Amino acid sequence: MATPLSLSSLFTSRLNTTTPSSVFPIQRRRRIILVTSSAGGGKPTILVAEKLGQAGIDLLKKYANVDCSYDLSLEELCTKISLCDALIVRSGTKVGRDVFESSRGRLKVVGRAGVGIDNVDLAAATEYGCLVVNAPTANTVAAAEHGIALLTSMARNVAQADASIKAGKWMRNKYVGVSLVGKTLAVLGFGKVGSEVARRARGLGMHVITHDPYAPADRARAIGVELVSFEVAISTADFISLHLPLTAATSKMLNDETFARMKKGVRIVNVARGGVIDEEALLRALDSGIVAQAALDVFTVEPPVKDNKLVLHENVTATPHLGASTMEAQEGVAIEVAEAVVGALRGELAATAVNAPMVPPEVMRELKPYVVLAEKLGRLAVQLVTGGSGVYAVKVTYASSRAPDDLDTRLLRAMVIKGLIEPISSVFINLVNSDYIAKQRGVKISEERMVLDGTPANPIEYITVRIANVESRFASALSESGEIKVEGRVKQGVPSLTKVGLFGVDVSLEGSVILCRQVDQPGMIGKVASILGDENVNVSFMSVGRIAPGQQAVMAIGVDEQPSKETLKKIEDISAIEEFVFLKL
Ligand SMILES: NC(=O)c1ccc[n+]([C@@H]2O[C@H](COP(=O)([O-])OP(=O)(O)OC[C@H]3O[C@@H](n4cnc5c(N)ncnc54)[C@H](O)[C@@H]3O)[C@@H](O)[C@H]2O)c1
Ligand SMILES: O=C(O)[C@H](O)COP(=O)(O)O
Repeated sequence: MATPLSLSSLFTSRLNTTTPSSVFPIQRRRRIILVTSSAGGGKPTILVAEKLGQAGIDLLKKYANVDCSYDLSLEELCTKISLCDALIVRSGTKVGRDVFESSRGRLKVVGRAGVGIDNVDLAAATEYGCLVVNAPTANTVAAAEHGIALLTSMARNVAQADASIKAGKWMRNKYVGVSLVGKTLAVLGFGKVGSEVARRARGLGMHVITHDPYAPADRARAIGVELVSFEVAISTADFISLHLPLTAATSKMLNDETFARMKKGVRIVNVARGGVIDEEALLRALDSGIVAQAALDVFTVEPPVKDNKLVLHENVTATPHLGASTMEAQEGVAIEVAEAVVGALRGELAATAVNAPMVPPEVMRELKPYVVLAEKLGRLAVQLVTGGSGVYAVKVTYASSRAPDDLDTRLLRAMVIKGLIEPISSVFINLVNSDYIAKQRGVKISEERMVLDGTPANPIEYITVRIANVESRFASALSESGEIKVEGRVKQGVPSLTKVGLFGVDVSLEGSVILCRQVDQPGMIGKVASILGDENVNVSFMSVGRIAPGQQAVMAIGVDEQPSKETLKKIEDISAIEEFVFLKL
């Protein structure tokens, strides 16, 4: 497997700022989010708030200080979280907005050791730039097996008969069950667990139908399952098994109305999420006999309140959210989530990220210098805006000879946004929250692909960043249509500035840049170089771009250190220099 490329700048870098924050419209100042690799620069701290398989803990301990503290109250969690870089939970811990707020920006990743992320406030995580990763595959078989266990034990009254015999009774007539063979099972949600349940139920001789608007028909056909509408599924099934995520669309999907449309005597299995069923409606349906039996592993409130009528109902088989609880699944999810969390803390993008785009390592490796270029162009462009102008519209153009669908620009867009917004605010921007922050600030980012002729040796030839409808501190940075325009390329692996407004320049984007507009005349480079040399400021690059000999020219000077104010003033005071700006990268 290829080693994932570290993109720690996406998660960690912050530079000092010089541009006034009034550049952006509507500044709702957010709390400063400090993002450091760990407090004090040592090992990061990972809070494991629910029992996690030992293999996962061992893996975490190789990289971090691991604090295993279970059964924390919300208050205790909020107190601890400000000292933690990562948090790992199962389904029993609510990770709400208050947790992200209390972390004061230190929390960089939440790992969910399982599939369902309905206990994590994803919107708040994204807003706070916190990556959320889960372990989506390791407990699939366990959940499917538990679904089948509930289906078969419900049909044969195993739990009720067991309780009865333990109570000293011998009730053979009471616990006559129903057979599964030839019966119709409707699987609602044909994802990982649903399809494994379907496959097993086929093996039991059941006729399996499924409803899932997003599932491909050929996948269903391949295991002998028919994809049907929701209506057909619920009205023709003898058994219904739920395998949906809990979302706004699936919440209380089974309710009084839908129970009324089911076959009388239907049997329901739920190993998905309690909230998919209106539990009071289920109770009514059980009491009226519409639903003959239910087998429930999950509940709207977990654990359910004492004396919960559903749990105590004689036709209900209940288990305490055990779907993922096998030795094998718990070791599996522990390793899956530990690897994702450690990777994210190292600045890698996790393949199981829930609130960030997944970019394969080979794409990241190829885009790495362009990622740096994109951020620096954003950073340069925004520093060219006159304080007080509002930045509302930014256009990013990627010129490439690759086919339009052969270039993933999400990473680049995120970095342009990072470059644009971080220098003028206290907000930390990463791949997780970049689009959210841009939108929140009223900055519309549009992207354009320019397809060039030729062989695509490089993924991108050049990137242009334009800011429309603003005034510039450096008028020469304006294009013909009045936008601030900067353009850059990657030259021999080094991000370089190649155009400012209409002027072609050539300066590597390292350190800082001085831009001067001057009347083109001999000796200018020497004059500026000697002023900088007098102060021991190392010049890394100098380049002059002009429209025509003897006319105006733009000189771009790359410097390693920031010159003193006096030195900058001396350059500005050279009589041929008409405009001057110092930009930090
Ligand atoms: N009880 C447990 O311990 C346990 C264990 C694992 C998973 N789960 C739960 O099981 C559920 C399924 O997990 P999974 O890993 O199969 O997830 P998955 O994402 O692989 O599958 C979910 C499927 O539901 C479908 N779906 C979404 N909205 C739908 C709708 N409105 N109607 C019909 N189908 C819809 C999706 O298209 C997807 O195919 C989740 O809720 C998960 O949290 C519970
Ligand atoms: O969504 C899941 O992965 C399951 O519901 C398992 O939850 P658990 O980790 O709390 O057992």
